[in-house]
Amino acid sequence: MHGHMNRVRLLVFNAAIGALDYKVPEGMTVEPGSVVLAPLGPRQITGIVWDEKRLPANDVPASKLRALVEVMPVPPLSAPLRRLIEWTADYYCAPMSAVARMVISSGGALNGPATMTEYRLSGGMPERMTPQREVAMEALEGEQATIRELAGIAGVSEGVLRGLVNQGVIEPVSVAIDRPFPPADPDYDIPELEPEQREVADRLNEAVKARTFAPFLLDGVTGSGKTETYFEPMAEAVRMGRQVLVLLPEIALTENFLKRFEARFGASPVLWHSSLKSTERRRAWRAIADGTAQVVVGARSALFLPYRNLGLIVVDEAHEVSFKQDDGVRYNARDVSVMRARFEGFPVVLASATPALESLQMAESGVYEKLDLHSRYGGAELPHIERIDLTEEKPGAGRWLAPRLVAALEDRLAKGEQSLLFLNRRGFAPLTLCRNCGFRFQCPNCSAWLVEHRLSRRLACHHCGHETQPPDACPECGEPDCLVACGPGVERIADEVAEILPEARVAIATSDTLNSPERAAQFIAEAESGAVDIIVGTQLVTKGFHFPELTLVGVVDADLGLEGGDLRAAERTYQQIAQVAGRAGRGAKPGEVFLQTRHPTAPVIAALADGDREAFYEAETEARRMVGAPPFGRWAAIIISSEDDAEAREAANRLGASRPKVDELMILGPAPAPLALLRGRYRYRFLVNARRSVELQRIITGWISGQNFAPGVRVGVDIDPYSFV
Ligand SMILES: Nc1ncnc2c1ncn2[C@@H]1O[C@H](COP(=O)(O)OP(=O)(O)OP(=O)(O)O)[C@@H](O)[C@H]1O
Ligand SMILES: [Zn+2]
Repeated sequence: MHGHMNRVRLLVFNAAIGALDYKVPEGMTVEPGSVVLAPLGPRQITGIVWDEKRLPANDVPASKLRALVEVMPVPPLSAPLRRLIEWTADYYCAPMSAVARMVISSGGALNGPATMTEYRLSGGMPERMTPQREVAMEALEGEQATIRELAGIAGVSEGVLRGLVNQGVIEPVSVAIDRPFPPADPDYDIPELEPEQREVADRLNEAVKARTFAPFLLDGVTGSGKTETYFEPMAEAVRMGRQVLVLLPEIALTENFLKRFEARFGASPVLWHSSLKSTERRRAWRAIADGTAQVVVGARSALFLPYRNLGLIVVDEAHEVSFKQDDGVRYNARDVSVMRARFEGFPVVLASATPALESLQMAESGVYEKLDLHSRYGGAELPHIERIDLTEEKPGAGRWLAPRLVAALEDRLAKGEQSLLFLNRRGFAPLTLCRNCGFRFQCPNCSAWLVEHRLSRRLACHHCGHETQPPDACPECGEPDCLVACGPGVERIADEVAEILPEARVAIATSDTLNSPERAAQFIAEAESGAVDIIVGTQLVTKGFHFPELTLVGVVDADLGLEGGDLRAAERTYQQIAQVAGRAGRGAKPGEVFLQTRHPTAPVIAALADGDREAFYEAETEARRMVGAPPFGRWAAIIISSEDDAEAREAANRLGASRPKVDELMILGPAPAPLALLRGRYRYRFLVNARRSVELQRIITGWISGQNFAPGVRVGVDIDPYSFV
């Protein structure tokens, strides 16, 4: 189709360099999408052969071109994937090279198959037996691993094992790093679906078989069995020999999902997330690229991998904010999933009990097909939600839980049932101040208060990670023992529970306490076994947990999310509370939910208490329509930052002075960003609001690229922002 290409254009992974042309040496074959090594000055760089017409570059005469060094032993990126890279770069105003780097996200994988050396017992005996050697040989029966791992298993030093290697008692074996993943069996254990689930699964199976683009919104109440239902089209895709991608919002906490996957498919899926070791990463990348990874379960970054043969994407908890990346390429994996499905021609399923308004709107306008699961699996009832008006039912002095909620906790404890208290604040207290002089502990790098973490005895900034030990005296006035904690975090609520119900077994569930898959698994196992009476947790516990004995949920501060006042505050509050409420009563016993609030008649709170989702979405849709917010209009944020405040301000003002004047496009700012100082950088912000008809990205790109910023100035563009700090 292409004939022999003797001149190629490369997309290289450095936005500052731009595209470069090269000569293809005699005997080398490349095609668009090939990943190649090319000389640049004294160095060699990796690049992707790109379609010339789609990537402008300086015109260099053929005689001046240098020759490519080699083609990397990986499949070329397909045309639809190249289109996706272009689309993502255009849509999110990001450099194509930055998007491409998310595709080539394992440097090691490019070098082709590799082996590593492992060791095992050879069956021979040492010339001289020592107690340590005896211990080691006994422990290593049937084991094969690296020397370091074997030393760990046997509990002896690596030196002891090296001695045994020298004597031929332990022998080296060469193993492929890229050994295949165990196959998923689509027919391993097919569940009996309820009629409603069956109908949805059949529709999705049909779409998988059709091999064409089809976007679905799977809207199912909490506990309706969305997972069991979308497992069916996944199985169908696997039967057809096609790959499946499941995106989850929080991959480190997916124990429950993995267990269910294994029960259904008889093997683990291929995992992809940021904490993979580099060998795991290259193994997964290569299996994804050669098509042998059948089912990949990953965080948002798994979306850009070079699947050879993708046939279905499922985005679970599709409303979750964590699908939006807030640095680098600021993309939304939910939306890019739909684009990928469109470019490659397969179905995509967005699953949620509380879909984003944008998604519902797409369903309403007929772009997405909506599939509903109206009732909980196994006849469980949705929980009953009640408000506690904190202005009338006051918690005791220095307390945060109202008497009615405390009574309910006591009641569940007496019955041996579980309760969950939800407060979206890590640590003990969000602010610490001096009673004597009013000094407040603030982060030196950010305009944010330091949060007290009493369990780990530190004051921490949740934005930059800065930490100090709480001092004994006020650093300002020197008064000893005068520091007071203001407001509650989960640790403080746990303390209060321990005071009121000393016999209760309390577990705190936050990203601080469940900071690894092992710890998360341990927490889930304990909660499932009934070793925990009361869980106190942040938004982490709203996601996907299924504890049948949990019958009470208390939302400690239902108003918290509304305080920030950003564009999606009401929607986020609704989603979070509906999700956490959805953890109650998933088994045989009915669930009860209390919302502590100072604004019981606020529309969000009222809609939650009345179980009237329609009312909430209707009001929210109207409010968005009025202000031209998504999905009716679009927002973009532009952040100008520098370590030097004057430099940042000057750059922002200059940009402001050259603002484009376009109909149906409004530019607010520059103004200091809500987090005016973040990680040591001063920040100024523009907010751009436009009608859908306006070519927002083209205007912003043109506006910014016309400027010459000082080297210390950074400009970040965020299209459809989720974070308004
Ligand atoms: N057809 C089925 N057969 C057996 N068990 C099922 C079936 N459908 C659902 N379940 C079980 O019901 C429980 C709830 O299902 P699941 O967690 O998938 O709900 P969900 O819709 O994802 O809820 P949420 O949105 O609240 O996370 C799980 O324990 C699941 O294993
Ligand atoms: Zn900070």
